[in-house]
Amino acid sequence: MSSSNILVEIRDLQFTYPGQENPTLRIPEFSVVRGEELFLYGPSGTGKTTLLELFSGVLKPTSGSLKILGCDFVKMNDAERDAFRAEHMGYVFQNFNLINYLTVQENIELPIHLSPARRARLGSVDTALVIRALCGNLGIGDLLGKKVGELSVGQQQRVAVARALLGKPDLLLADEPTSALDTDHREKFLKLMFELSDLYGTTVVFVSHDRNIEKLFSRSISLDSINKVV
Ligand SMILES: Nc1ncnc2c1ncn2[C@@H]1O[C@H](COP(=O)(O)OP(=O)(O)OP(=O)(O)O)[C@@H](O)[C@H]1O
Repeated sequence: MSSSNILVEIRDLQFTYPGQENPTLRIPEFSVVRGEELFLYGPSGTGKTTLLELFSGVLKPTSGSLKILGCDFVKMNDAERDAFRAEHMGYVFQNFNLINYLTVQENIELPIHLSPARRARLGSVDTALVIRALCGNLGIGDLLGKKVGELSVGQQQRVAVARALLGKPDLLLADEPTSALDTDHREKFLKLMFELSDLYGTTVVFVSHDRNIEKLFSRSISLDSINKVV
């Protein structure tokens, strides 16, 4: 496999929360391949969210190396990691992190206000048109002017995905965003998300403890199999 196919590369990574004696994660080697839809599973409390927060640069490895798009996160300062995240990543969390008093349109626009580089990825196309097309694909095209606080959980989830994918990020990080949905809606939602991530060339890393959905992903791996803490 050529190294240009690798989007995320971990070597000898260790992460210990401040004040803790033992590391939560010790991963000798792990890669995420460009374009894959990776399902990472494990029981509650094993470090899935911690790993996503390392991928997003919210947390910094205690030691070792974590490269994304060839850039070593460990060597960046906080401002550089924040800028890199805003430009290259989208994320959907369990509680969606949407702002209830803003409209759907305003919530989706947030990442491009935070990152001029992300705005530039949209090119010369009018942002409102891009958002309308994206939301049309996600079946929420008629909700753009509504306040997010007035939407159902399933609708909010689609808004979170639209926000995460606006500007075609390289990496979409998802932390159990389907846990509130029934099986049918979960599968429909994931298929829709993959259609768009395929279209945009966005790599997906999705963590969950619910293995019922793993068959929908291009690769599935247990965190325990790569995390060597004892
Ligand atoms: N800020 C923190 N300080 C100290 N320990 C923490 C902190 N956040 C998480 N932990 C601990 O790190 C371990 C991994 O937590 P993490 O949230 O990454 O697990 P998880 O696999 O995502 O769990 P869940 O499936 O319940 O979301 C847990 O033992 C947790 O208690």
